Amino acid sequence: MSFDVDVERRIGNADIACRFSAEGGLTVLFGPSGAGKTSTLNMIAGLLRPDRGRIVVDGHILFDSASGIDVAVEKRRVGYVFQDPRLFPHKTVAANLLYGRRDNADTSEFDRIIDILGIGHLMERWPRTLSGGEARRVAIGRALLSDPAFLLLDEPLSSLDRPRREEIMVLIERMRDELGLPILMVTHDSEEANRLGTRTISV
Ligand SMILES: Nc1ncnc2c1ncn2[C@@H]1O[C@H](COP(=O)(O)OP(=O)(O)OP(=O)(O)O)[C@@H](O)[C@H]1O
Repeated sequence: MSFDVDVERRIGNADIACRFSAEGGLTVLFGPSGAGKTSTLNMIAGLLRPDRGRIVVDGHILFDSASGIDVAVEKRRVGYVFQDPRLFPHKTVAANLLYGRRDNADTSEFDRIIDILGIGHLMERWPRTLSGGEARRVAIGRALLSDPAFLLLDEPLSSLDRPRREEIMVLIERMRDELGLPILMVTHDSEEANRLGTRTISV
């Protein structure tokens, strides 16, 4: 249950540099807009190649510029919840959830995740009919059902009203405490960082 990250990347005029080691629980990447939080998540996910550095999750080297290792995004087993939910608009909630689910996944795990997320009643709905909080929960479910080795959450509480925010916070606390996956979450809200983070890394 650990992240060991040391990456650098130039994007446009910005020099992004992020370095941290974190054991277990939920690690918050905290910092102002434009500091490079999303870019760091993208580098860990394999969507953005660092100019230099090393990314190790749970002892698995995902990227190492010194030895030329760069594991393909689909082999990194990352559950990535983007800032906007990015559900497939032409697929029902059930089809969105089943997308990317591994073939030998057992149904009890599916049921458990649906239960934790409280989205069983939404299965036949289309993404455009979901509220912001519901869409966010489905996006989290889709990420969890892909059997990830770790989770990346990019501002999972942004643009939600207070009751919906509270709902998703409780959910993230349950994921942190019950799933046993390393979680890296981006926020620029100190209340979220204090409540959810096992530790906070300032970017
Ligand atoms: N495609 C791009 N072209 C040029 N500059 C970019 C590009 N993508 C990101 N940047 C710059 O890289 C820096 C880091 O952006 P990034 O989105 O990682 O920051 P962030 O900390 O996640 O910000 P926010 O909290 O606003 O989402 C910013 O200065 C941004 O303007």
